[in-house]
Amino acid sequence: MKTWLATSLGILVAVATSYYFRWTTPHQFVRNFNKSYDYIIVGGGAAGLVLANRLSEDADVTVLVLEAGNSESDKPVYDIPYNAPKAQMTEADWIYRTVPQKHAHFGMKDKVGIWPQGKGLGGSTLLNGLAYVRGSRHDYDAWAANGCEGWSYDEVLPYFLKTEDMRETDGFDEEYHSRGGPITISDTTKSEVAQVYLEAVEEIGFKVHDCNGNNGIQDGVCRMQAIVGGGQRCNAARGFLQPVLERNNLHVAIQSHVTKVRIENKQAVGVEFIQHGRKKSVAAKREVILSAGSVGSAQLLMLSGVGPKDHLTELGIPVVADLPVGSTLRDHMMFFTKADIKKPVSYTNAKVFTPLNWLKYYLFGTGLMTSNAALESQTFIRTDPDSKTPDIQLTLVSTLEEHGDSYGHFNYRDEINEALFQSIHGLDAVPEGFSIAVVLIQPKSKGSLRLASRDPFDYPILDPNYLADPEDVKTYIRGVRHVQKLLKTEALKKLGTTVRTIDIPGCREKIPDSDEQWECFVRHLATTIYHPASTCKMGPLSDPTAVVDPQLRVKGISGLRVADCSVMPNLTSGNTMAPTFMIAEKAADLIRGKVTVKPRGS
Ligand SMILES: Cc1cc2nc3c(=O)[nH]c(=O)nc-3n(C[C@H](O)[C@H](O)[C@H](O)COP(=O)(O)OP(=O)(O)OC[C@H]3O[C@@H](n4cnc5c(N)ncnc54)[C@H](O)[C@@H]3O)c2cc1C
Repeated sequence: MKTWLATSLGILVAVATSYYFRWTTPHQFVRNFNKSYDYIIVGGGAAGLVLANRLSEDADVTVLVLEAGNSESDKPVYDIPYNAPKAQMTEADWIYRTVPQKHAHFGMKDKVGIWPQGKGLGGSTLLNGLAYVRGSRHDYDAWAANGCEGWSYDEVLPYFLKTEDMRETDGFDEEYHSRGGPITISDTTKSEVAQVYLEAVEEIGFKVHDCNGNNGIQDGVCRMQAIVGGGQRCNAARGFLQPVLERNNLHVAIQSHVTKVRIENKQAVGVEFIQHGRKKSVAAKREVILSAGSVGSAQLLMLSGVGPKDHLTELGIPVVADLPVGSTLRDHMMFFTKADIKKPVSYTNAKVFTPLNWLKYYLFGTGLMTSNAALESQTFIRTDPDSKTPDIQLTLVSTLEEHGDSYGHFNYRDEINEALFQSIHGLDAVPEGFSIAVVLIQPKSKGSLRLASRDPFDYPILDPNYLADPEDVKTYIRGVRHVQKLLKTEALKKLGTTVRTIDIPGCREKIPDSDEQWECFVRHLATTIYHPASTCKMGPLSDPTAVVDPQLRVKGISGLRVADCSVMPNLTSGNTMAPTFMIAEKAADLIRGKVTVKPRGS
């Protein structure tokens, strides 16, 4: 009776607050457009909404955002940080697929990987893992050294700070954080697993520090910083759009799929799009800015005649500019190692989704549901001593149930699923334990994105070409050996830790624990960690692999920029959301022709 009452109360509060938390109503989105706008932003994702906010600060310009998806703000269930994996494979996800992989995905059906990417206002920040990671000083210094003037670590750091509203006071490198920006960042580390894990990493010689501080030197282990404010996901729409949606000079349209940038005499003059089944077009007085993500921006450029000449000609698309769009696709991969623990201190759904935790979440923004999917710590290591920067990131996931919500998304073959997850899902009592995601952060393998057809609604051909470079596998194996050391520490013994062995068809005949067997596991099981980048690479005009210049202008076309994750010259060391916010903050200054941040040290 008591449980029933508590559950009913929890549900009542949940329903009431879900209406309270809605911050948009359908009439706030435009269906009748001006003939022209100063700036047209294509894509209302992480980058697009930063630009919408910053460009519309100037009251004398008009700004339009066109987003293909919906306003997802009426689905507060996805704002629960613990629910992050549940938002995948929903209406808020494009659900792309890779082509069959030659060197990886041996455990997936037809060797095809599923690629979630966010669709709707907020883009991938609607469904991402919320981890806030900036990358290393070396990443940006290398961009600058390779001709991207203005993009060194010291020059971009103020733009990271501009986005941020750091809510914590302890354990952070204060000098490298700021308060008052649109995106709230909190420490979401909660479980005893995480506390002990930090000790374990220290035991093998790494220091606990703030991986987003320390002058951009990441090496070491840190607690999880996540885009969580008041216990809720602070997606890009909540942080950047909600506070400015009433501005008269800002129009935002949803369900508006842009099909082409209109380019006349090498000048972008507007866009065509389909809204609610009707073809429409608007003109740009100043610029069109593509922020449609690493897939969308590259696809749109090619549909508009900007791309590799041979490919466009083959599809009958008139070539406006012959540029290597989609030719340098890169992505990070993750591979899970797992351990069971005797002490019942990890997350399980039964412990997280209790009536009390629902109440705590909705009433106070506290409790276990505010953990971002049990992602609790990041470790950055150099497995290659000659590397200038970490090459492996270890993400602690303090549960064995993470696949309960997302294992179907990995597209593993049935017999692989059975071998990996039966012990979790076939038992009544879910085992206690944790996973460590080994992430390859400096992949050498490079893939491509190409159009499947001239139809803008056809998904492009996505070939990340994972693990094509044998060096990537070697790095992976060194990363796994590092985890093995970690799992043997005295600290982790306190939890009664035992390593879970992998036993999957296809790798059973290899010598147990040999490098050959680990290679087999990695080639079967490693999957995307959802960071496609570099499809519209930034570089100096002299760089034949670059699509945009360091001002993010598409080479040879005026009035057209790309500002999102796709412009990264190389993947940053870690998750890509924070760097994308930074890119868009800086892009806004480049477009407005003013510097809104104080240089470092001034
Ligand atoms: C499942 C998942 C988990 C992730 N976890 C993390 C994490 O924990 N931490 C982290 O740092 N990063 C994470 N990322 C990556 C991070 O979210 C992205 O790098 C970042 O959001 C990229 O921003 P963007 O602006 O380039 O693209 P997006 O945020 O994806 O936005 C692109 C927008 O453009 C829209 N669009 C596309 N085509 C068109 C078109 N033709 N017309 C109109 N609109 C269009 C899309 O619908 C989308 O809203 C994750 C990503 C995913 C998918």
